[in-house]
Formats: sequence, C-alpha cells, structure tokens
Amino acid sequence: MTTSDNATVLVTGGAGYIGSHVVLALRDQGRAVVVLDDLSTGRRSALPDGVPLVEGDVGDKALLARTFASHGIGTVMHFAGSIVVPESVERPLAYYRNNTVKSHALVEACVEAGIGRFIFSSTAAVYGMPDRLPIDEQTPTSPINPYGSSKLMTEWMLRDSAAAHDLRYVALRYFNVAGADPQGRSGQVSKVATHLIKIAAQTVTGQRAELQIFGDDYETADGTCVRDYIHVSDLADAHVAALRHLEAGGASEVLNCGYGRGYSVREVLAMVERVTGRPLPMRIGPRRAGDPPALVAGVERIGRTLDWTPRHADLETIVASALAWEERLQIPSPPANA
Ligand SMILES: NC(=O)c1ccc[n+]([C@@H]2O[C@H](COP(=O)([O-])OP(=O)(O)OC[C@H]3O[C@@H](n4cnc5c(N)ncnc54)[C@H](O)[C@@H]3O)[C@@H](O)[C@H]2O)c1
Ligand SMILES: O=c1ccn([C@@H]2O[C@H](COP(=O)(O)OP(=O)(O)O[C@H]3O[C@H](CO)[C@H](O)[C@H](O)[C@H]3O)[C@@H](O)[C@H]2O)c(=O)[nH]1
Repeated sequence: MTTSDNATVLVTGGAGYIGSHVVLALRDQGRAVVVLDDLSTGRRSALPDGVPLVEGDVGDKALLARTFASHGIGTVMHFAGSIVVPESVERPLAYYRNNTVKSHALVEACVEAGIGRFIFSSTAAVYGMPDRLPIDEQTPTSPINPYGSSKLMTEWMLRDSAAAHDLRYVALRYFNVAGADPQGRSGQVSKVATHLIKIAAQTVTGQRAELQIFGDDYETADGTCVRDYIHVSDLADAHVAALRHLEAGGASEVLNCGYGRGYSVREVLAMVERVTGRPLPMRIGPRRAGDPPALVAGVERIGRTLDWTPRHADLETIVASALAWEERLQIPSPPANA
C-alpha cells in the first residue's frame, strides 16, 4: 500500500439513499470519508457521527478544489444527481444540468487536482429497452429518457478523460436498488417515492391506501414487469471493492450491479405479504410509460473483476430490511433535511 491508498474518499451525494450506505460501508472498513451534498434530497441525519459534511453544489469547482486540498482527497465517489425518470422527461435540461454539466465540472476538477480514481453511479437506464437477457455490458446503450442519457454522457466523459489524463474510473450500472442497512442505520427516505419496494412498504404500513401494479399484460411469466433487485448494502460493498480495484492499479471498468436474477412485480408484492403476514391492498392499473418488460443484469464481468461477494442476495432479506426501515421511520418521522 502506498500513502495515497490511505487517502480520504470524497462521496458526493453521500447524504442520499445509496451514498449514505456507501459512507457506512467505507467507515466500517476504517476508511476516512468526507461528504459533499447540497441536501436537496439528502439528509444530514443520514450521516454517521464524525463524517464531515461539506454542504454545497457538486458543480462548484472552487468549492471542489478547496475540499480536495483541505481533506487530502485521493478518490471521488460520485452519487450526487437527480434520479426521477418521469421528472427527467418533463424537465430534461434540469437533468442535463444536474447530472451531466455538474459531473463535467467534477471530472474537470479531479483532472486539474490530479485525483486519479473515480467511481461513478451509473444506471441500467443506459440500456433502454434491450431485447435480450441477461443484459451484459456489451449490450448497446440506447437510453429512452433524459435521465438515462444524462448518466450515459457522464460515462462517456469518464471514458474519454481516462484515455487522455491520469485518471482511472469504475462506472457501476445499478439495476434496481432496494432494501436498507441491516443494522437500521440508514434507508430510503423519499419525499416522493417512486420505487416499487418503497411504495409497497409505505402501503403495508398504512401510509398509502393501495398500490397500483403498472400493467399485467407484459410478455412475462405472470404478465408483470421483471427486475433484478439488488440490496443497497451489497451495492455499497461493490463500491468498496471498486475502490480496492483502483487502488491496486486496476484498469477502468464499466460494470453491471445486480444479482443476475429477476423477480416480477407480483413476486415482489407476494414477498411483502409473506414477510408482513398482512394483505397488501393493490389493484391493476395501466402500463407506466417507458417501462421495459424485463431487465436482468449479466453479472459475469463484475464477478470476474471485483473481489465482491453479495451478502444479502435474497428477495426476502431485501424486503424485510425495507419494511424494518419503514417501520422505524414511523416513530417518529424525521424532519426533512434534518
Ligand atoms: N435509486 C436507484 O434505484 C438508482 C438506480 C440507478 C442509479 N442510481 C444513481 O445513484 C445515485 C444516488 O441515487 P439515490 O437513490 O441515493 O438518490 P438520492 O436522491 O437519495 O441521493 C442523491 C444525493 O445527491 C444530492 N445532490 C443532488 N444534486 C446535488 C448537487 N447538485 N450537488 C450536491 N449534492 C447533490 C442529494 O441531496 C442527495 O443526497 C444517483 O446518481 C442515481 O442516478 C440510483
Ligand atoms: O407503484 C408502483 C411502482 C413500480 N411498479 C413497477 O415496478 C417495477 C419497478 O419499478 P421501479 O420504479 O421500482 O424501478 P424501475 O425499474 O422503473 O427503475 C429502476 O431502473 C431504472 C433503469 O431502468 C433506473 O435506474 C431507476 O433509477 C431505477 O429505480 C416496474 O415494472 C414498475 O412498473 C409498479 O407496478 N407500481
């Protein structure tokens, strides 16, 4: 290990859902961490005690330069961004600004400061509507919404910057992230929830009258959409593994993050009922625009490249942890941006 292998990790968006779990995983490994977050959707209370928070914008290059220098940053993990697909269709330029333009500022600041390791939150949305499963990283990228395009453009900036400068990166393309920290230290707190397991958890805890299944006439086994759900703590561990890969001198990589196993909407909801022992009020609604029938990750490449063994690769564990977190949120509900 060289001295720089002990350098502090800057986690942008570390006060959000996924970023806060990565902060926990890094801290559990004894790593020094600093978070940069504007708290637009994140919460200060998502951070463990002792983790410094730089409250500001990831597109602010002067702030980035100061933060890199004052905290001795050696790696950037970049989660900050906007994530709601339908909102990206209504406000594309806001998504290109927050996800692409500000990522440009961050990558440029890294190159200028000589920060040579970068880990990026990408998404299965870069694939659009692929017709073959599982989806490996060679599948052509063809996003069907501005959210996916805004993330893919950042992947391209990283690819081209890594070719030209002293920068290596890992872009992790997440499939469906769900669940909560098994110790109850963090979980998902969305002002406007859109994700299936989060909505099911809110419904079964009485915060919503019912859940709507968006279409049951897809060409899948039970007619509902199939997704590859990955536990957020396994995803967090994949980031730590990606960090080790880069520190060991590993090459730049683009890697899917999933388990390579799909579950239908009905299977997920049946699991929620099984775990709680309560019926989930639900009804069949129309298809949601832009939903691919099935998305299942090809995971051969991440298995071959990173030293990463999922510890929670089981739908029951994912659902149970999401429900436990939702129940915890009920007593009492934390104030926004607390
Ligand atoms: N949640 C998913 O299922 C999913 C799937 C694929 C990819 N991703 C990616 O993972 C990342 C994290 O997603 P999440 O689910 O944790 O979302 P989140 O909204 O909980 O977290 C995003 C964090 O970034 C912060 N932020 C946003 N814009 C910022 C800015 N300009 N400057 C500083 N901070 C800013 C927010 O305050 C928040 O803390 C995103 O980049 C997202 O595109 C998420
Ligand atoms: O109330 C709901 C919510 C969702 N669904 C269905 O449940 C499945 C999963 O939907 P989510 O909204 O939980 O997740 P998505 O598959 O739409 O989106 C995920 O994958 C995308 C890439 O395709 C992005 O990365 C996005 O951030 C990530 O959450 C879909 O078939 C959706 O139609 C319902 O039936 N009812």
